[in-house]
Amino acid sequence: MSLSEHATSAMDAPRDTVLTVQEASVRYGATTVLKDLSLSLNRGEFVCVIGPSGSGKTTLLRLLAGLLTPVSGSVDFRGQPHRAPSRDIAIVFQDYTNALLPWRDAEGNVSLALEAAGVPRAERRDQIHALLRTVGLVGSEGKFPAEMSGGMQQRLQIARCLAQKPDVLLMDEPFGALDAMTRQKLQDELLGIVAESQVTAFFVTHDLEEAIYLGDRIIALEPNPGRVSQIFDVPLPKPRNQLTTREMPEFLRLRRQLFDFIERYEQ
Ligand SMILES: Nc1ncnc2c1ncn2[C@@H]1O[C@H](COP(=O)(O)OP(=O)(O)OP(=O)(O)O)[C@@H](O)[C@H]1O
Repeated sequence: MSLSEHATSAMDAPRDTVLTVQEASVRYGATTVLKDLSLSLNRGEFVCVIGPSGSGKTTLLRLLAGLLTPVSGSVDFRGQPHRAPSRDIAIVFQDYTNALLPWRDAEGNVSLALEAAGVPRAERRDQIHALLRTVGLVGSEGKFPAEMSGGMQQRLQIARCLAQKPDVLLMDEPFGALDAMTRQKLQDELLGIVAESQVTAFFVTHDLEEAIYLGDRIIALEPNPGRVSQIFDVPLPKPRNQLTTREMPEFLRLRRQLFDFIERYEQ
């Protein structure tokens, strides 16, 4: 699908569209960081965002989170103007250390989100255990963040976000600080979670292969000012496999296209 067709579909707002950005511009002081950006995210879709440093990836995520207001254009969430953070949109940060409460164990960290949602105490325990099972943390319920590896802490942060039962999961380089093996394991777990929960995933990454492996679509931002340069559809079959998917001709073709795109900005 071409960029113009995507822009059109954002304007038409099909029924399963969860978040729609229309011609939005964002400024920090006198600097325009995002300009006339249009984008739509559909229910259950996995959208990755790539682009050179400073192209506005995090700013776009903050706009979708309702943490920023555009100076022009609009953002709609489930068909309504989106002007403030919502419990139905959860954010997973790269820096899991600061995202977790160090004085609460794994159970306690997940419980926090359930407490905030008003889930009665009697129901919390079962939900906490189900969430910890989903992210592969059975047996670590009583561990404190400082007693967990980076991968485990990031799993816990994801569990806490899932406890909100969000419609949208915004992720800002969530696996950037993890080693390669842990990263691949978490990529597969995340794909499983998104497929099962039908949450809409929006995933910022510097890792072009990660974007292809995870995404249904990849949005490439270009800088000065930040705007959508290209949208790549990823027609790779699911479930994906760390070995076979990465060897597919389509994967390699997209990899080449994304590297060619990013190389333009790396002189
Ligand atoms: N709070 C802020 N005040 C002023 N300028 C900002 C602020 N946050 C970001 N910027 C600027 O906005 C532009 C886009 O920043 P942003 O962090 O969204 O880019 P990015 O693509 O996520 O970058 P990176 O890949 O390096 O994380 C950059 O030029 C940055 O310097």
